[in-house]
Amino acid sequence: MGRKGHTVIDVGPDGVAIITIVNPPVNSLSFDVLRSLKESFDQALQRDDVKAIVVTGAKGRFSGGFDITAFGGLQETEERPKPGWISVEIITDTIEAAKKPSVAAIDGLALGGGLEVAMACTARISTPTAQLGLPELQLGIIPGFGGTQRLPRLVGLTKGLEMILTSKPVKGKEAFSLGLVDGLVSSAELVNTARQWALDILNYRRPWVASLYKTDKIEPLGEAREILKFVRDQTRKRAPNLQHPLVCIDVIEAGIVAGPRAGLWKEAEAFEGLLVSDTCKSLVHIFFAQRGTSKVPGVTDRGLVPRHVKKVAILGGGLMGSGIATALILSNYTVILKEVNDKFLDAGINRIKGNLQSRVKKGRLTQENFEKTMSLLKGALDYEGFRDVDMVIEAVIENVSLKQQIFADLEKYCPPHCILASNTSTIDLNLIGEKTKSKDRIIGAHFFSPAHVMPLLEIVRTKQTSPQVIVDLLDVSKKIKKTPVVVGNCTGFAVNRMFFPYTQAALLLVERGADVYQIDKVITKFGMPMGPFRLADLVGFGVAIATGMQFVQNFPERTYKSMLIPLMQEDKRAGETTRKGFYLYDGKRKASPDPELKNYIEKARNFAGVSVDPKVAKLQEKDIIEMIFFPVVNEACRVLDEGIAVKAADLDISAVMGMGFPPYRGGIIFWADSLGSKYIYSRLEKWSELYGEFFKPCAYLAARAARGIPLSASVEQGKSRL
Ligand SMILES: C[C@H](O)CC(=O)SCCNC(=O)CCNC(=O)[C@H](O)C(C)(C)COP(=O)(O)OP(=O)(O)OC[C@H]1O[C@@H](n2cnc3c(N)ncnc32)[C@H](O)[C@@H]1OP(=O)(O)O
Repeated sequence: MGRKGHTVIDVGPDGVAIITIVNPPVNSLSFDVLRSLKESFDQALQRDDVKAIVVTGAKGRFSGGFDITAFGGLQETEERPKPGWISVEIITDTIEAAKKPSVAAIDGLALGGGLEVAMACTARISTPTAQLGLPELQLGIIPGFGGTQRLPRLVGLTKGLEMILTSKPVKGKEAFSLGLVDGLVSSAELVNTARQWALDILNYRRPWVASLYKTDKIEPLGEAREILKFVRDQTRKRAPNLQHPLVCIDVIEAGIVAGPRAGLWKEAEAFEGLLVSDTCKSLVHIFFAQRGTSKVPGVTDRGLVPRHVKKVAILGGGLMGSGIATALILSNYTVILKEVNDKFLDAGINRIKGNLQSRVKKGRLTQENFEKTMSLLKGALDYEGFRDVDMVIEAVIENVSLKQQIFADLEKYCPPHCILASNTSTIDLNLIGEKTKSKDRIIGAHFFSPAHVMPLLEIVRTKQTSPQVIVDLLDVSKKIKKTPVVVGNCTGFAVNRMFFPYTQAALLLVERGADVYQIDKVITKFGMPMGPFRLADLVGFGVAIATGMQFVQNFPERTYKSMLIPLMQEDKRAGETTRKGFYLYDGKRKASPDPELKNYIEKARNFAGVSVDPKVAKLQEKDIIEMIFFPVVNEACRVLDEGIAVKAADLDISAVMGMGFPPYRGGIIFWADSLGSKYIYSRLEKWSELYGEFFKPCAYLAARAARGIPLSASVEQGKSRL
């Protein structure tokens, strides 16, 4: 294998050596780069013509941190470098201990290991917009090049903990006010300023500081312990399933109690352990899976260039339409919102205003930008303004004939290049476009509610959708900061279809004696934001029944037909909006169990002709989790088998971003593979004997179990071994 990146050393006539990290696209620190960094430093330290050093990154990016692609190698390899080789030997004993001053010149980003290298330098200069942070916890590890020790010493314990535990970077400007960087300059002046700064240190005109031994920002021991205790308690509450944030706090504490050098060694040891943890493997999988969703074979590998979408029209100013409009104007698209009358139009525009105002309140949007953003929005009651739009997103109620009419109208009024998208969550796109001749530009843009907040965009293509239109929508998705997944056309597409059995399995268990509230509790403990019943309340029973019907019609053999929700709906309990569903809700949306629920369950049981099964009534947590999620896995397998999703990792991202499946479990298929296809198959097979077709493992799952192949192996891999 070729070398992965290197550093370049260039010594100027002023005696300053500029060491540049070169490893596109983000100048990550591979082992090759780190080795080369050490060599360059050693060289600079030995050469008599070098008096001082500047470290920087090529092409306006300091460094995106340790090379995440190297994690896998480290997890498996026999010949790992010995602990502390990088953090003690290179970063501390070579860079920080150097007898010549070094200045980090930071542009673009200094993240993770990148910032850790910079913190070991004698000083840091940055541009005002550079991003500086330690996001390692997001990957299931802790900062491993001394960041747990140096950051708190530079910015204080409270701020250091906050930055590390939230993984959130700060901009150069804030970094300067925190003391993380020593000077701010523009990109153009960066290296020259850093050069001069290094010479000034050499000439005692500026302080020579080793961050590791700074003490002025660290709180006294007693106070520090209190802060650590508070943060530890908070972390335990916020992320009860995660170990590594607590390990991180321990490592920071060790440095404060026993000194920074001891802290460094403890960090190195903890880092090694966490690197092989399931959490780290899962989160690294999610990192790459997320970046992989926009690579679609046969579409994004054709060299197509996305067309420039400037003006977008949205039909329907309801919850979805207004959320989508909000997302678009926030990213500078000009938007026309069309409604059927003034009343609905005003309501839609007010909703959008409200969405933006809540950003202003949270300090995420200035008043000035609020006005500017709102000015991108125009209301309309007819199609006049549609003559120059580049894309339309239809977001009206789920009614086939209405949508058909709308698409026929759109074809008349919109220019021929215009993308015709529908935000339907269930209706077949072929049906929607049936009355048009524009089938190649019809596409699904399925947003999740609230559309301006949820990070996923399901892009649904039919057999006729042109690759150009898909590429265009992928580009829009990137601009509005959504993670796209491109899926095929079917009932429920990927996300809703996969997760339909989630509620169904729960209903089946409850009819056989399991407790509604225990199920929700167990599923929340597993890591979902809410259990299936709390979710049904949130979505509302009207929607739940309507989508349920779609599944009953399309997949009758495996739909569990429970009357529980319809029975409650009949009694005017329709979920959270009616303050009564599976839970009772007070004015503040707080949910509490309802003792009356058992009456409905009893009735539903009679309808279904089932009785309480003592085994189901006493299920262990593990059984509840498996009986609810294995049917989801089973459906995900069908989605893969039918080619609805391109690859398993896309379903992992769909589950995490569309349904809140815990990312630290790596997504639905990744999690399933950690348990094994054989095991899942045997469990489903057994339950299908006991409780019926609903649990019947599909052919894809069966074939993989028989061969012991992971579910994530591509369809071709699965077939070629049959
Ligand atoms: C010991 C140390 O403490 C441990 C560490 O340092 S762990 C690493 C810490 N660093 C991080 O977590 C940063 C991760 N990266 C990011 O957040 C973002 O990629 C970024 C902000 C740097 C850039 O974002 P953006 O410009 O949107 O580009 P993005 O598409 O994400 O990345 C560009 C490419 O660089 C790759 N990349 C980004 N950071 C990388 C890294 N640290 N290692 C290896 N590859 C990386 C991405 O996988 C992507 O590859 P692709 O083009 O093949 O899909």
